Amino acid sequence: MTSPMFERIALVGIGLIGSSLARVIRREGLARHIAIATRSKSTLKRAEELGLGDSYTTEAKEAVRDADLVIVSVPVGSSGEVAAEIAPALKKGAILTDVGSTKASVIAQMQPHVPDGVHFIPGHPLAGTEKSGPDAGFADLFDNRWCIFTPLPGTDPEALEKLSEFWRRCGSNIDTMDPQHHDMTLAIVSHLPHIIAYNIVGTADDLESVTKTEVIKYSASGFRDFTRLAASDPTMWRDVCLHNKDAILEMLARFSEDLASLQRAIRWGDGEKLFDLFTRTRAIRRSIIEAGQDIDVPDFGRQVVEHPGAKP
Ligand SMILES: NC(=O)C1=CN([C@@H]2O[C@H](COP(=O)(O)OP(=O)(O)OC[C@H]3O[C@@H](n4cnc5c(N)ncnc54)[C@H](O)[C@@H]3O)[C@@H](O)[C@H]2O)C=CC1
Ligand SMILES: O=C(O)C(=O)Cc1ccc(O)cc1
Repeated sequence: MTSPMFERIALVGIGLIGSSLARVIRREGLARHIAIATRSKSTLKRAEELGLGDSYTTEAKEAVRDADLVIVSVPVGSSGEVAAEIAPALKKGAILTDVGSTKASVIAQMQPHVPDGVHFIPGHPLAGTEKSGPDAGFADLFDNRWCIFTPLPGTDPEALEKLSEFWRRCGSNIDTMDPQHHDMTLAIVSHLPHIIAYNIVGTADDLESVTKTEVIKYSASGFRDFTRLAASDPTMWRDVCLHNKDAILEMLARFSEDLASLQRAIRWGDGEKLFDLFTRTRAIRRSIIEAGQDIDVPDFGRQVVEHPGAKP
């Protein structure tokens, strides 16, 4: 067996993402020791029952002591308090990273606490589901998905390469970009779809009770797709909305304008406009399929669609 990439990896937060990491780290032999920390005793107990790590603690600073790689996988609004808690215990030369869905805010919260000699490299695996908690994770989650880094100026290239290699061995493809670009891009491809889903399901929920029963009974697959996204973790998505506020508001403004224009086309019977838009959007779907990126996460179980040759 090849020697592990890291002697000790500390996972702070052991929900969907942390537990998926624990599973793939174990499967690929990427660490000699997996130290798990989470705030809630019941979550920690469950992680232990599942055998996700080698040591378990509710004290994040205990887990990160002597760790060569520390991965923070908590809701983005908790990044700052976690960084403050672990900072004094971080080893010189350690790599500190995160998996948060927003980047500028996470950097602003964490960076002030990072001691000299620790390599802080913010990251975001574009892989997930609507589920949360340690039972929801699975080792294949990151397979053929992007992991984006938003390195800070002056980042040690060796540390960046080591972290990139770690994520490649977890199955991911790597990209780097600046945090503002990340937040704007993710606002449209990830954050808005979730907000729209929460909104449409909320609208259905506000309907009169007879209609609401029918919404559930006759829910067509389009509506059901929205309910999957709208079942995503409320804490996580509250934090995403609050911590990527500017980019989300910018995208929502554009979205609302376009929706108003669509509404107008329907009102005035402008079939040509509707047909042109629907033709344009259909082409986007085709491009996604051609790029091998249509990894569907249908409700009621996962079905990963394989695309031969999809890796770049
Ligand atoms: N769920 C998804 O599909 C994806 C989530 N992300 C990001 O990953 C991060 C984690 O998300 P999930 O694993 O889905 O959430 P989750 O809700 O499944 O797990 C969160 C974990 O953090 C722990 N936690 C919360 N506050 C803490 C604190 N102050 N100290 C220590 N532990 C704390 C919880 O006990 C739990 O173990 C979030 O920042 C999210 O934006 C990134 C990609 C995909
Ligand atoms: O469940 C889905 O469809 C997702 O889009 C999962 C997801 C949620 C948040 C992220 O930052 C990245 C991926």
